[in-house]
Amino acid sequence: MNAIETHGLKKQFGKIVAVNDLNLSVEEGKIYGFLGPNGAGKSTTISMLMGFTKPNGGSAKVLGYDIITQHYEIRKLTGYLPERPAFYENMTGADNMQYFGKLIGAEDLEQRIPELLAQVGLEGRGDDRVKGYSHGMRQRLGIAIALLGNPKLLILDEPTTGLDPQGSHDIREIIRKLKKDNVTIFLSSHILHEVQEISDVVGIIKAGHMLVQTPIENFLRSSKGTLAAFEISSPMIDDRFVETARKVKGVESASILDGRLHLTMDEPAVAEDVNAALVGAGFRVREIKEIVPTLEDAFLKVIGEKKEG
Ligand SMILES: Nc1ncnc2c1ncn2[C@@H]1O[C@H](COP(=O)(O)OP(=O)(O)OP(=O)(O)O)[C@@H](O)[C@H]1O
Repeated sequence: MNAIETHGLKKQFGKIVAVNDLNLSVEEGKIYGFLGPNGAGKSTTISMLMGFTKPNGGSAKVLGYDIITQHYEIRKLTGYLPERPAFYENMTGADNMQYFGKLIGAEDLEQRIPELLAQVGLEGRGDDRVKGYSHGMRQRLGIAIALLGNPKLLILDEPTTGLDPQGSHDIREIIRKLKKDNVTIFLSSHILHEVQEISDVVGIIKAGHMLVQTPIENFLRSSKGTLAAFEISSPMIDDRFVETARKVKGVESASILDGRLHLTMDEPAVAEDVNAALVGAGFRVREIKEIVPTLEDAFLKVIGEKKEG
C-alpha cells in the first residue's frame, strides 16, 4: 500500500488554480522530498491531505483512508508539522504537548513528553513558556508534537527553514531514525542539499502540476543526460592518456577539464575498464571520482525546461 496516493487532485481559490490534476504516490517507509518553486501548490496539497482544505476535484488516500470522509483516522496516524506551527504562547512547551497529545488521543503522555523533548533537543526547556522560545525551539517543539502519536506517516512542511546548522542536523537525524522504524516521511523543503542527503524519492511540482516523480538517483543521473560521469586525476595526463581512455568500450566522451580527465560513459562500471586500460598502458592513476550532480542543478534544469517549453 502507498502511504499517500492522489489521483487528479485539484484545488482552486477563485481564479487561481493552486493544485491541478495532481497524481502523487508515496511508497510506505520512504523519505519523499516534495519540491517546487514558491506558490507551486505544496502547502495546499498538504492541507488537502490532512483534511484541512477540501479539494475541488480528484481523490486521495492517506494511509489507506479517504481524505474527505476519513480525516479523523488520517490525523490520528499522521504527524504533521505546518510551515508555521502555532502554539499556546502562555503555556509551557510540555503543556502544549499535553494539550495537542490529548486532542489526537495519544497514549502514555507522561512518559512520551519528556522523551520527545529530549529527542528534539529541548531537554530542560519543557517547563518554559512558549512565548520565550526562539524560532528554532518552536520548530523543535512542533516536531515533538508531530511525533506524539507515534505516527506511521510524518508530513513536514519546511521543517528546517531558519534553523541553525546544529538544529538542521538534529532534525535530519530524527528523520533518519524514524525511517529505520519504517515511518514514511513526506518532506516539503526548499533546502535542496538537505533533501538530496536524506530523500529516497523526489516529486517536483510547478503551477500545481507534477513535473517529475522518481527515485532521486534516477533524477540526478537523467539530469546529466548521460548515465555516469567521472573525473580521473593523474600526474601523467597527456593526449595519449586521453586517447587510451576514449577507446574503452562504453566511454561516450573524454576531455581534459581543470587538469583532470573528464569522462562520460554508458554505465558506472565502465570506469573500472578505463582504470584497467590506463594502468595497462603504463599510466599511474591517482584518483577516480564519480561526479554526482547536485539536486539543485537538476531541479533548476527541470523547472527551467518547463518554463521554456
Ligand atoms: N487560502 C488561499 N486563498 C487564495 N489563494 C491561495 C490560498 N492558499 C494558497 N493560495 C494560492 O495557491 C497557490 C499555491 O500556494 P501554496 O501555498 O500551496 O504554494 P507552496 O508551493 O506551498 O509555496 P511556498 O513554497 O511559497 O510555501 C499560490 O498561488 C497561492 O497564492
